[in-house]
Amino acid sequence: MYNSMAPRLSPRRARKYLFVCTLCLSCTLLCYNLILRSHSSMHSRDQSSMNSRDQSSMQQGYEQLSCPLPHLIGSKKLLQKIPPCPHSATTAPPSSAPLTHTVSDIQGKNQTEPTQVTRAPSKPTEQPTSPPWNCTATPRYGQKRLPQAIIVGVKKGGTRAVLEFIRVHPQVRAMGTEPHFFDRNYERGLDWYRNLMPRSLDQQITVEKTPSYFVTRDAPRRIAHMSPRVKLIVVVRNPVTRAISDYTQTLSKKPDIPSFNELAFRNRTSGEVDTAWNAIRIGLYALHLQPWLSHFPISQMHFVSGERLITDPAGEMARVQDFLGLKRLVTDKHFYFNRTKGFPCLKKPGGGGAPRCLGKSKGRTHVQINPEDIEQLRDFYRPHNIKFYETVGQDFHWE
Ligand SMILES: Nc1ncnc2c1ncn2[C@@H]1O[C@H](COP(=O)(O)OS(=O)(=O)O)[C@@H](OP(=O)(O)O)[C@H]1O
Repeated sequence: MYNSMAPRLSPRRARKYLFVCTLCLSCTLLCYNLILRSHSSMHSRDQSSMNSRDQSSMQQGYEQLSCPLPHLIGSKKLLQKIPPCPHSATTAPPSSAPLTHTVSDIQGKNQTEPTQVTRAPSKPTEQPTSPPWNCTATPRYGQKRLPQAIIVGVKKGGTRAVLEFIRVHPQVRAMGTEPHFFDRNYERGLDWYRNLMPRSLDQQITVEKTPSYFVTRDAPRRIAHMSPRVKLIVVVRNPVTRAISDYTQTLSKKPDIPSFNELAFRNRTSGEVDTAWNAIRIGLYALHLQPWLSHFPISQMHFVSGERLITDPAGEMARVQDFLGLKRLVTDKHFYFNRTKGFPCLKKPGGGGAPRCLGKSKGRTHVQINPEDIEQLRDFYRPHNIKFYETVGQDFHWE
């Protein structure tokens, strides 16, 4: 009786109702899923910032970190390659604009000025050899700023060590790669450059290093145009050792290049030095310094001794911190001498863990050079070095 009174659905209509019901149910489930996911990711973000706060309070000298402390980052060696800090914004955005590239090293021989060639767009070069201890500091806060300090040179002087040591300071945010903005990428514009920088808080300073700036003719003017008050750091090293280091690096990439003395001397008998070879030319510090002094007062430049950086890293870094107007928080407590490496390395804050030394390309065994050639090069550089000491008011004792 009841069945006969009930409205009858045609099979087609029933299928239609079934389809609509299933669709509604799916939509409801999807919405729930989305809500739950966003809730859990917010929760995990809160969790990580809480961890960092707890750790920061435990670590003397790191009170200002709002992120996990270095020893929490992982057990990988500090100065070996690890994926870059995700918040450091060190990757270049894609661009179709052609770039100029400075031909250096062996290709620079017989050229008085570095040659400019057009090439495909490039990313900033050289991955940091270390994960910065404060690389996760202020990951989502602060803003990207143009650097207030730049390590402008010199190639093979010890620039990587200075950058890695100074970025231990909680008030320093550093770009790990070399942006090469003022030499190769200038036409990309300041916004491109700023965008590469890590975020920083108001009380932090942003630092980058590109050693080729020191020998780039246009770099001083361009940097002064960006900011006439920017602080400049130059890491200098005995130009003879620097040249051998430079040659050793080139040889490791191109084993077929001529010998060091074939490249260094125009005439072996007369001992005439080939200043067109970049490895030699970069060491003429007094010469390269002149254009900088047309744009910056010498007080705005700080010269780090590459030699003392190895024998007394804490002393050299104390002077760097003073120059940058920072409290001396990077001290001898941060360094230890690694006998296997033969260089000072960074201790992990809090102690323990794996050694944190610069990568294999820093502190390489140099190729053997004939002592007579070395003597001739010393004689060649002597007057240039003296001029450099007089200009900067510092004796680096490169004898
Ligand atoms: N702590 C520590 N560990 C390892 N290496 C150190 C350190 N401090 C200074 N140095 C010296 O840095 C030299 C490399 O200089 P740069 O970093 O300026 O090189 S580069 O221009 O960025 O390629 C590198 O040169 P080579 O010894 O010729 O490899 C080192 O002598």
